[in-house]
Amino acid sequence: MYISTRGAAHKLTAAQAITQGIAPDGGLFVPETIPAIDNEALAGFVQLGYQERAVAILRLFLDDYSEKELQNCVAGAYNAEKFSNGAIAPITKVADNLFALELWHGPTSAFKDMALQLLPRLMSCALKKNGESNEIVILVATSGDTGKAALEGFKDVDQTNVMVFYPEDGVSRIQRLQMITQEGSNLKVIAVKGNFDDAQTGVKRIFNDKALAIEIARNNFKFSSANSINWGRLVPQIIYYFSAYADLVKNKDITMGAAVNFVVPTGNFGNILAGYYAKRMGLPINKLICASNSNNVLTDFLTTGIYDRKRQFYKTYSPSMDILISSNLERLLYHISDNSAAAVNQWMSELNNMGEYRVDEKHLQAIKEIFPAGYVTDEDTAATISRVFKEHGYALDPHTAVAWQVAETYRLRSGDQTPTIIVSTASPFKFNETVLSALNQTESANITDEFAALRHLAKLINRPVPTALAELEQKTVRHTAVCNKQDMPEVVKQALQTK
Ligand SMILES: N[C@@H](CCOP(=O)(O)O)C(=O)O
Repeated sequence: MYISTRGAAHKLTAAQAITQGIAPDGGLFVPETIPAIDNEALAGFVQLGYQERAVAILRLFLDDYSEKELQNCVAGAYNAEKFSNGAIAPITKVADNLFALELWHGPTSAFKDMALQLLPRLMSCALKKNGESNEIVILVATSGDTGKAALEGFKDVDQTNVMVFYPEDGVSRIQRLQMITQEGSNLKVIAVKGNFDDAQTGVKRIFNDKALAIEIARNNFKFSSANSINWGRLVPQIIYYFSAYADLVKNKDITMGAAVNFVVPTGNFGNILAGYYAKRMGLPINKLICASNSNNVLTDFLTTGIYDRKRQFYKTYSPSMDILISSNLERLLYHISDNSAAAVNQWMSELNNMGEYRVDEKHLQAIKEIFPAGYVTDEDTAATISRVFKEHGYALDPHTAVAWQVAETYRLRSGDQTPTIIVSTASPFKFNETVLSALNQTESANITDEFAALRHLAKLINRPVPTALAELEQKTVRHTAVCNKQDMPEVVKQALQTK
């Protein structure tokens, strides 16, 4: 069963928690108990493919779904039509004891596909199970990747409508193009005059607006989320931690039972939190290293215990991580405080009212034990892209470059030589401008526009341009709406009235 981190909501089944998205008390749903995986089951993963590994993890959390339902959802999500690499989430050895877990072979070239190809299927199944007759209105705040992946995953899915809010000037050119050209009869994309935090706060306000919920219910609509605040977004992300481990054993890079580190570039703390659940379940993870850009609110929190969002917001080369309010930290705080909803309420109310909170020394030590952290400036991000390409012939996107640099700094500082997996969250093509400039390629006469840039990068790094990105050149722009952050509720209301 699923309970809220704030303690005041009813217990729900997984299907109910997935449909609701966020708890009515403003908290996030978490599993009442975290299931364990024994060594034998883990050893069994080595011979399994990604789909079977996925079902094995999902059945532990989604125990109200039948085996057949899970198999169907997984088969529809992770297949050769959707993913350009047969392994789905392949792992590449880039240097000694250093591996990249490539999560960007899906339809939108970012790790969000790993969850957002599955969530719509879990959601549709949940709607049937719950006998839900309302249309679900999925509100999404995005700093670039979640939005496109949600649009692609939910496009034309029955009984669902998606509204994506992105920061007008806060995403890469390709990310923007991907969203504004999106086809599908149930989708809306709106640029917000503000940053990602404004969009996310706006969406959360709408979720907590009881009067609005009643108003839309009259027309048979109900809100939900496709951000990682929804448990159905988070649980699929646990799978790839197990899968990566099993692949390292299979390739004889480690022996079964050996510890590994993961380095995760993260802004909303969802990706790294999925790794935390994997660790709690029994996956031999030594450290989960949290990598940030100059919006280093997480680095500061994980090293000092003070979460202070009252700071300058930077637009960086890694825009998907340009975030100062990390939603999923709430789930970590709940687990670290031995499931204390009272403590979480206190911290979250301080964050809302004062813009900061501080955890005590005991909690800080528990957090530090698992989560070393570091951050990287844009200058160093570009230098890392360049250096890694020169030394290893491997092209990193800026988010993965942040993780790479944090991994190297951590190794030097700590002397920890545990085999390390860098969670590679996006294809370099999605951020071609930054990557080409880091590789000193922007002067080339051939680079006349975005698509020439994609082709130039393809030649340079010897990889094909992902088909869906190349096809953007022929697409029509369909979404041009822009709104002020305070007008988001009105935009939602109007969109639902015209349906
Ligand atoms: N980095 C994200 C921001 C939203 O995070 P999510 O994991 O909660 O969906 C993005 O690219 O949109």
